Amino acid sequence: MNNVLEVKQVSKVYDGRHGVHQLDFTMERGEIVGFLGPNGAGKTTTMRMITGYLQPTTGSIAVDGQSVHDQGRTVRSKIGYLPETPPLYPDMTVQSYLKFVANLRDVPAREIKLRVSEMVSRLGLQAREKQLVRGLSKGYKQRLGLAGAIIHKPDLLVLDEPTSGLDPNQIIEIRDLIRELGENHTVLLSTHILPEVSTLCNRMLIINQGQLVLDGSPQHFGSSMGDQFKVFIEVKATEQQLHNLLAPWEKVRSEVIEPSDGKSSTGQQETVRMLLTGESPDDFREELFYLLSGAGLPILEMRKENLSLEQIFLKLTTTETDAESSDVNDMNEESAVSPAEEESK
Ligand SMILES: Nc1ncnc2c1ncn2[C@@H]1O[C@H](COP(=O)(O)OP(=O)(O)OP(=O)(O)O)[C@@H](O)[C@H]1O
Repeated sequence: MNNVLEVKQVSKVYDGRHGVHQLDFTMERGEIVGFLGPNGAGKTTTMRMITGYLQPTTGSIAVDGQSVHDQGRTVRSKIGYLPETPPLYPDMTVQSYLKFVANLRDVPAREIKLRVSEMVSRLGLQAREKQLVRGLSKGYKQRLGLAGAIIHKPDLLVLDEPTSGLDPNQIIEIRDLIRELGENHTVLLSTHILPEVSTLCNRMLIINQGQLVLDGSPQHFGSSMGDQFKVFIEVKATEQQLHNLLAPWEKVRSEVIEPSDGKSSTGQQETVRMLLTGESPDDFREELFYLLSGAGLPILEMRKENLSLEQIFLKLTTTETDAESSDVNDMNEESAVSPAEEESK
């Protein structure tokens, strides 16, 4: 069995209301899983139950096959937890804080010194070892929180919104660190930021109103969740030729997205760029290929249009009435950062 985490039919009831309802998922060794959901969806509740800080009302959770409830102490030694606000002590130095956490997490006394210096260099804290925690920037506090979360070499790392409140540069640094940590740990990471999931995670779980509404890879869902199949094409043809060919095709609607102006970007002949939308999710690319090639119209480009993560998220977590609410905008407020991040890669 290669499951690091097993969450079985877990519910948490607060004051007669479900904070989390019949949650069921497993995580395999080596996965980096993004845990997404709007405010109040149940992310923190789930993470607190996994880490043993909160007791499920019903259901069971096991880490490496051991019950969080029955073997709490053993299981906690297998988990590294970074809560949204790491519990740092402002009057300790970086070094003394790490020693303190190492003791707390039962790192053998003879290994503590080495483990602390390992964490200091791994998390880039060298220049700040003797500094008081209160004087650290938010980004360095987060590094220190991460160092404390992995100092006992846990199998499973649970990170609650690790980049929340950081500035764009700090976000990039912390993400790089998480990516590195993901090479040796299994990571469950909650976030409000959708691009974070596509850059860091190979799987995402979306939770809404306490229930799991999606489990799979971000890429896979982008391509399979649409109600309609959409294809972008660029064809060497005139608009009139394409209209004559495509207008009778009842199951596909076509729309020119860059009207031909009689000139060509590539050569002598005109090219037309179109978006074709099928009335169902069925793939019509092969039919389209034969239709165009049969008419002697060369396809310069053909590409399936995927749903963006934002569209998936909206689809799964909003109802008709609140579809225009701004939650998803909050989730993208960091998108201005993405180009910088791209550049920095
Ligand atoms: N201690 C508590 N007592 C009562 N209700 C609670 C408590 N903690 C959480 N809840 C409720 O349980 C639900 C899930 O909350 P939770 O904090 O787990 O959501 P979340 O997804 O982490 O949200 P956020 O993104 O805002 O942190 C919410 O409706 C919340 O109001």
